[in-house]
Amino acid sequence: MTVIGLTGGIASGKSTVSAYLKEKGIPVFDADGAAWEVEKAGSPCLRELTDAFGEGILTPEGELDRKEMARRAFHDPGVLQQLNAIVHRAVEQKRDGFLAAHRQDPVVILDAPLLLECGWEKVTDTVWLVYLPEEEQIRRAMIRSGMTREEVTDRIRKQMSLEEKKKKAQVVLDNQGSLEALYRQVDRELARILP
Ligand SMILES: CC(C)(COP(=O)(O)OP(=O)(O)OC[C@H]1O[C@@H](n2cnc3c(N)ncnc32)[C@H](O)[C@@H]1O)[C@@H](O)C(=O)NCCC(=O)NCCS
Ligand SMILES: Nc1ncnc2c1ncn2[C@@H]1O[C@H](COP(=O)(O)OP(=O)(O)OP(=O)(O)O)[C@@H](O)[C@H]1O
Repeated sequence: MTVIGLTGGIASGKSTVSAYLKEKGIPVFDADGAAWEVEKAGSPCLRELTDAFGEGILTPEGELDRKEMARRAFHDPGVLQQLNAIVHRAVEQKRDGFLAAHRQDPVVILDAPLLLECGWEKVTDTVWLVYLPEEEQIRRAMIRSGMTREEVTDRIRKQMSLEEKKKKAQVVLDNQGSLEALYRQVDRELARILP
């Protein structure tokens, strides 16, 4: 099994590449999605978060108030560190379950924005980076999620820069052009692994 670590930063295009690979039948582990799942109402992980930060991080329905959690985490390094320690442990367990379940598959994808920050390259055979210059990352993130420039840059500052990630990746997929141009790069790289 070849494990491809697919990474980038906020809005660099990881999900776009993942969706394309999924269409080709390749199993994808989505770390952001797994984090959402482990944080759902009533989960052990959400209980750990309320133990750490209080009920103020919950909505009236008992869900994680993501906007409030983000506001606290991206303004206080201590909160972010604690949040990461709780959530990443649970996400890593899910990742290991995914890898075990797909042992027979020729190729699998680990789609994770913080792959390199969290040392996940250790469980991959190759790292693919979806690259965008920071200004375009900010523009696409603002369009997509309605976040303000400040909210996006607060998050980018907590991530390893894409320039730094570029140096650590084996493959750089440049996403400044069209979707077709991106897909062509993916096809080329995939053909090297699955000739
Ligand atoms: C703070 C939270 C509640 C904000 O939720 P929100 O719905 O606004 O964002 P979402 O989870 O969809 O993430 C969007 C993007 O934000 C960035 N981001 C998220 N968490 C982090 C983090 N801990 N450090 C740096 N960037 C992050 C990533 O680029 C991610 O793709 C949430 O991001 C969270 O619980 N983060 C901790 C878990 C985590 O690190 N997830 C990322 C991969 S495991
Ligand atoms: N080549 C492209 N041209 C124009 N828009 C693009 C291109 N690639 C992706 N996008 C758009 O940019 C936004 C971010 O892409 P995507 O969701 O794939 O990024 P991501 O890296 O998964 O982001 P995040 O981890 O923050 O969720 C989306 O709205 C997507 O449709």
